[in-house]
Amino acid sequence: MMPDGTVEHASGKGSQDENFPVGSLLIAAPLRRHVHTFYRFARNADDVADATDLTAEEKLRRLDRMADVLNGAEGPDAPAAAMMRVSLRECAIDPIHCHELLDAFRQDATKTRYADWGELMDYCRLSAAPVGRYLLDLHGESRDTWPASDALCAALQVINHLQDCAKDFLKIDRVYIPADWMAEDGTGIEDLRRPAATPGLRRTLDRAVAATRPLVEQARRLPGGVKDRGLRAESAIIVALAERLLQRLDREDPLAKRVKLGPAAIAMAAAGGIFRSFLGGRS
Ligand SMILES: CC(C)=CCC/C(C)=C/CC/C(C)=C/COP(=O)(O)OP(=O)(O)O
Repeated sequence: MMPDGTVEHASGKGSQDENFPVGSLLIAAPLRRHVHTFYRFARNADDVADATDLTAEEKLRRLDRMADVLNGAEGPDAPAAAMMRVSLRECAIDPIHCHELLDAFRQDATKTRYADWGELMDYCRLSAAPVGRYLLDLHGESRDTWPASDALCAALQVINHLQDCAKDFLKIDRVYIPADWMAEDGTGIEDLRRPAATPGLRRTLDRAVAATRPLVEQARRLPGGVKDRGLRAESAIIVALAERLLQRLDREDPLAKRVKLGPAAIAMAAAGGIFRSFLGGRS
């Protein structure tokens, strides 16, 4: 347990450390606190899964406890899950998205290697797609938007894995890069310790970038299907950010330096996203 008696874990990482602005001003004011509640729930569960001072068994116990509280158990030791339950009930949203996230974090607690792209996509279905689906449900959007949203979220998750590939291996011994690609490209996880990508690892990174492009392509359909103006603009901005980050990962080496967007690139992506969302929007 944490010193304050809770099973949840807080790394101190805040929404400002995220690539993507899930709680932004574009979200309608009455919904913003629910997005923050969701963010805090997900962040706490993620921090349990990534903790370096807990055994896998203890992580699973805590995540199970968060699930129980989400299902209605008394939850003084899991306040983020307790708040999430109240928020979901208030908004009449299916708790499945939160349970799927907990499944992803349970997987993180026990699975440290990914055999192929299919395994990675299955992981993204649990770790990333529920974020988009939750936001869409919160705004009362049609479930027809889910395929494009799932593709966007999977792309964002893979981008995040590529940005953090060295850190994830060195800090938490987790490698999301498909092992079959690394073997075929004549590289291996030990190459993630190097200060720069070897030619073999670069080939694998190139494959991952290439496999992510069609996901971003599919995600371009999302804004046009979203009725809420703010969420439509937000999703268009996020698609634009994903496109730019993918371009960066194509050219830059995530082992040599953190591949991220500067303020100018973010502003350009935001402007382009908003512009496109108004061109393609319906309301
Ligand atoms: C409908 C709609 C707008 C959908 C988009 C929803 C969205 C922002 C999904 C994010 C998915 C995800 C796990 C990304 C990693 O983020 P990160 O790089 O910030 O992760 P980290 O901080 O945990 O490393």
